[in-house]
Amino acid sequence: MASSHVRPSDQLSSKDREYENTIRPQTIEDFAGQPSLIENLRIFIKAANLRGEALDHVLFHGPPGLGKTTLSRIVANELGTSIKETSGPVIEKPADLAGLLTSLEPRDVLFIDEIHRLSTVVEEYLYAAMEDFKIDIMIDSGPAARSIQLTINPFTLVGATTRSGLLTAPLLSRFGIKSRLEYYTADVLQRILLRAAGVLNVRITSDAAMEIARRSRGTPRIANGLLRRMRDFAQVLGNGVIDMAIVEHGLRALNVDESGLDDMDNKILLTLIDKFKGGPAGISNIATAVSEEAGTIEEVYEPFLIQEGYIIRTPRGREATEKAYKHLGRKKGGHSGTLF
Ligand SMILES: Nc1ncnc2c1ncn2[C@@H]1O[C@H](COP(=O)(O)OP(=O)(O)OP(=O)(O)O)[C@@H](O)[C@H]1O
Ligand SMILES: [Mg+2]
Repeated sequence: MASSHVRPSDQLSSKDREYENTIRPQTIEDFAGQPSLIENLRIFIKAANLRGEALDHVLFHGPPGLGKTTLSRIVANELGTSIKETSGPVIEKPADLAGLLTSLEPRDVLFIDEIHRLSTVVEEYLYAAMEDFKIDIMIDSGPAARSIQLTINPFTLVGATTRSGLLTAPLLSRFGIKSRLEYYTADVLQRILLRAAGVLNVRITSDAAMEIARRSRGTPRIANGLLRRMRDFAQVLGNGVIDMAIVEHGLRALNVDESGLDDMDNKILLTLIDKFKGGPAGISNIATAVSEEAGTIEEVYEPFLIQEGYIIRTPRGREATEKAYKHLGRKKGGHSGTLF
């Protein structure tokens, strides 16, 4: 089901993006949750503002849809500077990066999304820029070609990634501030939904918001996506108000899992239970069975399944818990059902 599937931002349609931008919080006050991250960030930004310096380079990492892009824009906003946005795969060669770097005003933010996808040459080129605000550029061509060193304005690199495990040690070490985004509790998601409904001018009851929150896999993107669909149900089938009856009907119609797990979550659990007798199974065996990259399972899916107590990590591999069996209506030690 599309709306309950964790889609990373590079798989969103332009309409989805427009919707996200409409309800995206612009200030640190409007950003809900992630308390320790926010508390630290406030201090670092305030200190940088007081000294009139560029903020240290920041890395935001964590699963899709938890607010990395949102926070990056908030950082620039709170610094009172501009943000230039790009992404790892878009920067093909050092010259592309040089163009961006030389266009930055003092204290500006350069946001590189999917920073784990930078090519090696571009990444190495970035080191001196991050460290000393210096870059080498080539002038002239042919026999007269030579490189000169250029000083650029002090800036803040904000990198975002869902796959921090793929970052090299030299790149990681150049970020002074590394923040991991965590899944949101239902309470916080409820607040996010109520705020988004306010921005969109739709009415929603607080129990309805809570029900959507509970079934959104701890992820604001999913919660907001469901809100959008519930608005349709409310408008067509009801009187425009998203209440409990609308949500119950809508979530059933969209096939949204009772616990908010998505297709891949369920596939992983089913595989573990039916194919590997509940485990322990190695991550690469699970990955092969569900046709997904092991690293993606480890960094995008597994953290939520572990946090919610569906699987546990043992020295011998992953094991399905009682809760997973129950969720899928399977009996531990019983006959395995049909796969998928
Ligand atoms: N803490 C928050 N408070 C309110 N809304 C939030 C919060 N975090 C995220 N959102 C909303 O969730 C949506 C997705 O957030 P965002 O685009 O920042 O995720 P992301 O981590 O960058 O995802 P990806 O890894 O796929 O790029 C946006 O519409 C944003 O407004
Ligand atoms: Mg993003």
